[in-house]
Amino acid sequence: MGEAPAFFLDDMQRSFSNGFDLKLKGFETATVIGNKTYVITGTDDPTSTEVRILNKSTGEWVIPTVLGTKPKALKGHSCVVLNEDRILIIKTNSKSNESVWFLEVDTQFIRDQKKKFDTEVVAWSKGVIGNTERPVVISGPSGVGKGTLINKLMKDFPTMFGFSVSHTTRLPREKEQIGVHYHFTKRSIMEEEIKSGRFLEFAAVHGNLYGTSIESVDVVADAGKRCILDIDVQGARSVRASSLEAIFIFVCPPSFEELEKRLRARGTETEEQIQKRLRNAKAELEQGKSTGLFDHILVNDDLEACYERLKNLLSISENMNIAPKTCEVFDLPVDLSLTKVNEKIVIKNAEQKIVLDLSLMKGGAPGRTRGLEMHVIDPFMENGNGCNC
Ligand SMILES: Nc1ncnc2c1ncn2[C@@H]1O[C@H](COP(=O)(O)OP(=O)(O)OP(=O)(O)O)[C@@H](O)[C@H]1O
Ligand SMILES: Nc1nc2c(ncn2[C@@H]2O[C@H](COP(=O)(O)O)[C@@H](O)[C@H]2O)c(=O)[nH]1
Repeated sequence: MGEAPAFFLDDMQRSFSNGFDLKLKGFETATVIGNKTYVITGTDDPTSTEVRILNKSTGEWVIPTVLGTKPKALKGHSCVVLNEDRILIIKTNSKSNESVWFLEVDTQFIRDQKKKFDTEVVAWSKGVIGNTERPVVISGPSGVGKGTLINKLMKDFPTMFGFSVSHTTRLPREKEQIGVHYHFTKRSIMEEEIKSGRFLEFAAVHGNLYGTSIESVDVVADAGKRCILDIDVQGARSVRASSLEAIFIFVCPPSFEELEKRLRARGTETEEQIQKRLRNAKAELEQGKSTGLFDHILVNDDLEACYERLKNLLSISENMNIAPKTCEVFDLPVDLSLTKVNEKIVIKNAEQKIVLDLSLMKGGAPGRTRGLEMHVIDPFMENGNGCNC
C-alpha cells in the first residue's frame, strides 16, 4: 500500500525549507517525481489552471509548455504519482465524470514533444470512466465519397457517431458552414496553433493546411459518441502513431476514371484544383493500399453496397441507434484523501469511500485516458467486495 506522495502547503514548507522559494498560493498541490516538483495551481477561473516545475537539483523554477485540454475550475484537488511518468489528479467537490485528470510528465508522448519543443513539456489528459468505442479514421482520395459515406452514418446513427470538425486554411464552399464542416482559419493563425501543440495531427493537402485539433476529438468523446475523422493519408499516419487507437479505413474508387467523373460532377473545384487533386490521388491510392497503415479497404462502387460494407465492418445494424453512452454519475466529496493500492486508487473521506480502478487504463495524451472504472463502496458490503483497502 502506498500513500499519495503529494504535499499540501504545510508539507511543502516543511519539505523544502532549505532555501528554495516555495511560496504556494491557495488550491495548489506539489507532487515530487524524481528531482522535480510539479506545482499545480487551480482556481475558479477555467482558463487559469497552471503548472510550474521546481528542479530540486538546481533550485530553478521552469514554466513548461502545457499541451492538451486543461481541467476547468480545478480549485480543490488531490494528486498521486502513477508509474513515475504521470500525476493522477482528482478534483474534489465534483461530479465523478468530471473528476479524473492526468498530467503526463514523462510518458513517450511527452518525451517526443520535449524533443520538438526543446523545453519542459507536460500534457493534460482527461480520464474517461468506462469503455468507449474506438474512433474511426476514414481516408481516401478527394472525390471518392468519404464525406458522402460519413454523412449517411451521421444521419442514420446521430446518437452513436460524432464528426471531428477539422481546421483548414482553404476557403469555404458555397454550402459549407463554419464549425460544422470545418473550422475555417488563416494560415498564420493555424501555424501558430500547430506550434503551440493544439493539433492531434495536421498536414498540407492540395496546397492548404488541414488539421484535427485535440479539442475536436475530445468534444465528441465528451458527448459519449464514437468519433469519425475524415483525414488524408498523412494525417492517418500521424493518428496511427498517436494514443488514439482508432480503426483505419481507406476508401478507393472503382477506377481512376470514375474518381475523376465524381470530382468533376461535384462541381466544387476549379479545373486547376481538380488537376491537382487527381495528381495527388495517384500517390494517395498507392500509399493507402500498400503501407499496411489501414485496417480495411473499401471500394466505393455502388454507394448503398459500400455503405452496407462500412456498417458491417463497424459492427453496426439498424436497431443500434442507441442513446450516447453514459455511466452512473455521483458526487465526489469536498475533502478527500487518495491511497494507491496496486492498480486501484482509494478516494475517501470520513463518510465515503470510492474506488478508481486503473487496471484497464489506456490511451492518454494528447487524447483522453480511457478504460477507467469508478464505483462507490457500500459501507455495509465492504468486507465482501474484494477490495481490501
Ligand atoms: N458510390 C458513388 N457513386 C457515385 N457517386 C458518388 C458515390 N459516392 C459519392 N459520390 C459522389 O461523388 C462526389 C464526391 O463525393 P464526396 O464529396 O463525398 O467525396 P470526398 O471523398 O469526401 O471528397 P473530398 O476528400 O474532396 O472531401 C459527390 O458528388 C458524391 O455525391
Ligand atoms: N490530415 C488531414 N486531412 C484532412 C483533414 N480534414 C480534411 N482532410 C482531408 O483533406 C482532403 C481535402 O478535403 P476537402 O474538404 O478540401 O475536399 C480530404 O482528403 C480530406 O480527407 C484534417 O483535419 N487533417
